[in-house]
Amino acid sequence: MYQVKIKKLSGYQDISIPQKMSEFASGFDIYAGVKEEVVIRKGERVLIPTGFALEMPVGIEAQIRPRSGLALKNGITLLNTPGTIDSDYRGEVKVILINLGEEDFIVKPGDRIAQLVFMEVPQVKLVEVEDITQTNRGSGGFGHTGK
Ligand SMILES: O=c1ccn([C@H]2C[C@H](O)[C@@H](COP(=O)(O)OP(=O)(O)OP(=O)(O)O)O2)c(=O)[nH]1
Ligand SMILES: [Mg+2]
Repeated sequence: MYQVKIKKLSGYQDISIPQKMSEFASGFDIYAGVKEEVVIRKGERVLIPTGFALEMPVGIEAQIRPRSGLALKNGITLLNTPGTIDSDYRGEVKVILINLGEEDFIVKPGDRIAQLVFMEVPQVKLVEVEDITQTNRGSGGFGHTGK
């Protein structure tokens, strides 16, 4: 069990910190920190504040992922899914929503718009070399094995 610190930012006392909706949910649902309704017109993208900042242990990142219900019912997803929250980021977590649906979508204060999933990230050192080993696949990719 990792401990992640979360700070509610000033001016957002009405907005809940992210919450798990079931005991073993992967994600903590993120509440929109908008002060009033925001309309996302079809095809538009909008940066939504959340009202919190995180302090994660080194080796942990947070991902922001879409909610499938909003995706299926409204065509609402994250433009940069999964959004990456770096372990050393101390700013407000924000969510880039995009409306891929047919109709305008309204975000109301406190709506659950996305979910926060914490992941272990191995600490890696890149070692630059002249040669890398051969494999059967080689440079085949991007569907080279067929459908
Ligand atoms: O959906 C997102 C994605 C990123 N961030 C914040 C946290 C993250 O640590 C920082 C940088 O994100 P990223 O590395 O994806 O963006 P960048 O374009 O590479 O920005 P930077 O040059 O600041 O790293 O922005 C968010 O709040 N929400
Ligand atoms: Mg970056």
